[in-house]
Amino acid sequence: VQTKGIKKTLTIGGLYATGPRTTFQNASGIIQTVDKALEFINQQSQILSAYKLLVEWRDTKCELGHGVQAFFQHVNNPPTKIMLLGGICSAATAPIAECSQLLNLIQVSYGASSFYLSDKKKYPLFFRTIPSEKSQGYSRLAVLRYFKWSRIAILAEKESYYEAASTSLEELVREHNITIVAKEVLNGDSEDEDQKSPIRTLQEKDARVIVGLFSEQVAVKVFCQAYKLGFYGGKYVWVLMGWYQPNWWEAHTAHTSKVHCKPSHIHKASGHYIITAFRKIGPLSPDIIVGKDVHSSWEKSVGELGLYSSFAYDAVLSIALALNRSAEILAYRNKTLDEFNYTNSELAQVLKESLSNVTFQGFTGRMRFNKHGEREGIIEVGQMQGNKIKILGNYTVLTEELVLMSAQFIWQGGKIPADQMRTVNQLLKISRSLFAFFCGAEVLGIIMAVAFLTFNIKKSQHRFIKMSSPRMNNVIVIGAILIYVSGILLGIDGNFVSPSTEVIVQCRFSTWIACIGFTLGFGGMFLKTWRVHKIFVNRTKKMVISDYQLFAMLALFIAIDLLVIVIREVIDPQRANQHFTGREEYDNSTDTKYVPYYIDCASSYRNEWLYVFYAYKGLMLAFGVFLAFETRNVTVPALNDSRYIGLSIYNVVFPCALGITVVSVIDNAPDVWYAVLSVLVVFCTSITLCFVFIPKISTVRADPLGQERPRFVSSLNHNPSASQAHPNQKDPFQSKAKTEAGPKHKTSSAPSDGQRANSSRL
Ligand SMILES: NCCCC(=O)O
Repeated sequence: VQTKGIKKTLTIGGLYATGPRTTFQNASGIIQTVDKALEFINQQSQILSAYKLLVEWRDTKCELGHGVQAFFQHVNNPPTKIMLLGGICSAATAPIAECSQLLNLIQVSYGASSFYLSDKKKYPLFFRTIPSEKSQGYSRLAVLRYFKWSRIAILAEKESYYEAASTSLEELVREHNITIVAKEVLNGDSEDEDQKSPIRTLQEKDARVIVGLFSEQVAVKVFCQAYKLGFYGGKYVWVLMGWYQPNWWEAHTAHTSKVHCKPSHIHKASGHYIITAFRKIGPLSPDIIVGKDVHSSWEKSVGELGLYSSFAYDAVLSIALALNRSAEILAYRNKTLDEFNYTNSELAQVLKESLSNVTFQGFTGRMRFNKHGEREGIIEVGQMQGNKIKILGNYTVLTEELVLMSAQFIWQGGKIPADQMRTVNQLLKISRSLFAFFCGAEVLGIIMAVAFLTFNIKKSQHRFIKMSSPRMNNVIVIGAILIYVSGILLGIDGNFVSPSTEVIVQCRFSTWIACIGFTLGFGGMFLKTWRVHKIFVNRTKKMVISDYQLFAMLALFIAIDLLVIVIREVIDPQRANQHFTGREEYDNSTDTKYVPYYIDCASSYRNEWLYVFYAYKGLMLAFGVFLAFETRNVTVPALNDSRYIGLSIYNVVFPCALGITVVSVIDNAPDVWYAVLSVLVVFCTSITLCFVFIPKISTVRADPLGQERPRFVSSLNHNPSASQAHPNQKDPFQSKAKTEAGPKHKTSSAPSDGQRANSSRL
């Protein structure tokens, strides 16, 4: 398409920006870069040989109004621009891209990275060599996941670029089960005090990992407040934008003096923050630029040309290659590039198609646009170390691969900050000394019970003991021992065993043993009283109940216990349940939150089963109360324990009712409930045993040979005629009951031999 060495000029509408919003890139660096790229292209005989590329520049000042003005200046002033190059800020680029497509102008930006420019319906002719903010979002997510931070806060500037970034990041992290504990919006124009509340909110929410989506001007205010509120140090880590200028904390002295912070305070508060940034320089030289050391000399010049110069260079190369390809296509149609005008949609489509297919090795890496005109580049991950950002890895958007040199990250305190205070679930245990105390008391109780048992067996032939149902007394002692044992098991908790064993020992064994112990203890006591009652209560129909019958009754009681226990364990077994108390304790020195819990015996119908046990045992106690009342006037000490039964029931029911109430109210303190239940076990069991045995021991001690005749005086309320019976009066033991072998004593005040024989069985 070359016409005898005379090259036609194709003019590109260039958009750069100056002013306070472009601290990340100086305009002159972009212009110099583009000049270099044009110089290279225009020297090439293979690329656009018939054309000379030229760029005319307009300043958008990174603002919507100036951007629109720059665009109008481009299109209203000749020559016709074949494409637009730029801009660098989304705020100015977006309105231009919205209008430029209506004039069939392809726009290739080298710096506008906003999320919303990805909308291809709104911006169909918009391309960019810089990856979009969306890629940044993916890389931030990858970093968060890499460091296992699942609890973050987002602080975004009140500006459409940052708000769009914040919204997309929020959606992204939520999809990956990362909790956003706070999402705050910062008004970039507001003064000092307005920036306080977001930091306070972060403090209140205990945010540790904060993604900061704001400009460096706002960063100065944010970190000043963070410094003042002490929201900095090893516990916190910020993930910030990657385009802040070097030493940005020193570059806004007007702001810093207003907020009364020194640059060093701001630098300190931002700490070892992490950045994600577009990779500016690829590993290789561009494949369309031949020559040695191109790559290294470019690396050197990027320092002065600015961070976005590589993207600008690659944008110019992309435009040139697209124009070159389009010229070839148009040649087949007998058309040329210089025929382009703002109404020529056919040519615009050719240009768009050509640009979409451009691919080459650029300064920023492999250059190609996806079907949306977007660059899926590589995102660098770095960390502020000293006064500089050190690049420590990268994220490839296409492969979703993050490579980090994690060992080279620096963390204040030497370890990766946790995303929240370390939470330790703390198993509440019974204090060992308390356990030792009550265990000791219960062992002493068992020793006492064994002593009573020994006494009862040894003295079983003593007249007084013989008359007091020694076998039933043995049963009472065994019941008491079981209650003591259940008390010991009650203290076997996390100090000694695992929760699963604890539930077996504490919830099952202890309950079962206590249940059987209660039945043996009180059952034994009540049954022997029942025998007295049967004898004394109805003199017309005298009944003598043998020990075997009593044991059969006892077996029935135990069978009921076992039945209830087995049914419960089959249909509603107890399991260990972690019961959290709702309290929290903090240890700031170790940055740990302790959440106390205890192991609870849980089952689906726990209360219902308790009611069943209470009802059954309550009936037994009521039976005992009834018998004690009925036999209250049987004044044969050896026969009748009614007074002691009454006292025992009193000493069991009232303390237990009180204790169980206390335990159910204070269920968050194992020491308290253990102490209360242990006191009940030790007190109730010991006092009941003593009531049963101490009178017997004192009687035997007073009359070691058992020669004293027991008095047979009874007065039963059911039979007034029988009340105050005289010893010589015919008494209930003169029954037709079968006589058992036993000591026979002759005494005028004692029952007859037959009576004595019966009494010996009682
Ligand atoms: N890429 C830095 C500038 C951000 C923007 O306005 O697109």
